[in-house]
Amino acid sequence: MLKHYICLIYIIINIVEEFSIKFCGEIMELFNILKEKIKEKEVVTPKEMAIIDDNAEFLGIPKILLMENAGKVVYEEIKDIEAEEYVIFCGTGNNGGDGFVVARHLGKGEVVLIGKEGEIKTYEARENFKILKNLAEFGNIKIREIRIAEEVEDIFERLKDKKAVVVDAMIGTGVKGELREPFKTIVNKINELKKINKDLFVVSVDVETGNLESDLTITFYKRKTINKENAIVKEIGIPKEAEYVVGWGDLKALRKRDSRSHKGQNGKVLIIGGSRDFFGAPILAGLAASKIADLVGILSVDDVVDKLNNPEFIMYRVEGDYLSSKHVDYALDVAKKYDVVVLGNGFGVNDETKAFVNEFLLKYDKKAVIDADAIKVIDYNNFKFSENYVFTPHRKEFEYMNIDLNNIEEIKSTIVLKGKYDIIFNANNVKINKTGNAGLTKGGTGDVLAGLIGALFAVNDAFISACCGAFINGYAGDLLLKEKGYCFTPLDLIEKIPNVLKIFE
Ligand SMILES: NC(=O)C1=CN([C@@H]2O[C@H](COP(=O)(O)OP(=O)(O)OC[C@H]3O[C@@H](n4cnc5c(N)ncnc54)[C@H](O)[C@@H]3O)[C@@H](O)[C@H]2O)[C@@H](O)CC1
Ligand SMILES: [K+]
Repeated sequence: MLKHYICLIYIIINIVEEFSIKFCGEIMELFNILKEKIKEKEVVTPKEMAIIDDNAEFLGIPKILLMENAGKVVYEEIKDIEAEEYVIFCGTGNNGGDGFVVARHLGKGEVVLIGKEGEIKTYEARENFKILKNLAEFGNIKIREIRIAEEVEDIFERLKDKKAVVVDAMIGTGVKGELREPFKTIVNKINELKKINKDLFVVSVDVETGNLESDLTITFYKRKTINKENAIVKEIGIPKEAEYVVGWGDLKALRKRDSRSHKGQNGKVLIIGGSRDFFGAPILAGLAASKIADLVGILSVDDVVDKLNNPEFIMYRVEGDYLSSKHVDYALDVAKKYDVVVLGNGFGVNDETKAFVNEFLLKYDKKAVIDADAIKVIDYNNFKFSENYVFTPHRKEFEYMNIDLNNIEEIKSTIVLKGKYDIIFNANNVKINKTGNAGLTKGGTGDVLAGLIGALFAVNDAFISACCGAFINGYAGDLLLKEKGYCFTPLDLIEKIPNVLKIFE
């Protein structure tokens, strides 16, 4: 008997898998349509490039390989330049790492590390510095570690009247704020040198450091917003998928929790949800949000408020069985105290909730995550898809939204279409998230996702919050699948959120 029972379960799981593979086929079709409709970015910000770099690694491409390729393509560009001297200025980040690789391929010249070896930030840069030190003992590569610009006065003297190549591997996409010393003085010195020595050729790696007047910049994969006109783009082995797949690079780009912050600075989330029929949904969303946000409020009807005596939440009660028009003003007033509202979990679908959602959104002008029943009751005719909204539909809700993919530029809101793969898109971006498994189709996991995205959205922008929410939710589900098989609950999922954040912090 048991045997038959087990094989029956096996057959059912196969059917689900079969269906989901078929459905996933349609997901990939939709994904490809979106990739066509949403113009690919020609130019990326340094922050976007850092996410692409990290997600290339998430897809299995080691950074040290990319660094090797980067150094090689820069070397290829300068190897035929006639020069008596080569000076490679290197920072302590991966831009400097590229410089070490350039020096190795050149096989000659002076490497000036601006900082101490112990301050080199990453494994891949450290490894390349070690190789240089091994070579420096025997070959004609010289290495110098400096703290202040005066230590390279002799080099600037020498370069006054020499045919020379200067490589700027000081700072790349990791630049933050105004250029600090000693980089500032070094950049000014090189710019002055260029004025008196016409035989000085300055090459910047990836990005010009500060206002360095490089003769040539070789930038990797895509032009950066901060590149100068004369930058040329070179491939270094980063696949396009690194720009389309959600990975740990997105998580690394989230606003970091500020340890010195006081209550509320790390996000305040108001869950507006629940009804006489469903009281669990807003609680799941609230519990998920409270794993990340400082302050979580729940605005709901009597039944939910009476059932909930959880000290973690600030409760706001409205009379009645469902949210309705008469509650809109009060909800708008409470929402003023929060960064983001999560709307719809457990609302129920009826005229009352329909009236509440449409009237509330008409007057509410801040951030909102719109989930579940709220998605189902919005009147989408001439609906303004504000950039302040993140929608989290599953397939049927997505169909109900009836998004016109031919007018994708109108869709300023971010949409998370949940499925075997989640597709996250808006007018300017599209990404696909592969974390997660069939265990996540249970009721309640959508409420967890909505609360999670709400907490991230409180202090980050919509698209990265949606991508990271989908990734974290799915990854938590994957950890649970390993531990418990498919039988994990939404509460298990919520408890796993901190573990996922810890893995990728
Ligand atoms: N991440 C990757 O996968 C790859 C990165 N590559 C290179 O790595 C670079 C990015 O490396 P990182 O993210 O490590 O950062 P960077 O090496 O661009 O810069 C970070 C370093 O510069 C310092 N710095 C930042 N802003 C400064 C300022 N305003 N004044 C003074 N110092 C400042 C930082 O303290 C840090 O030491 C890219 O531009 C590219 O050249 C390449 O190796 C290709 C692969
Ligand atoms: K540079």
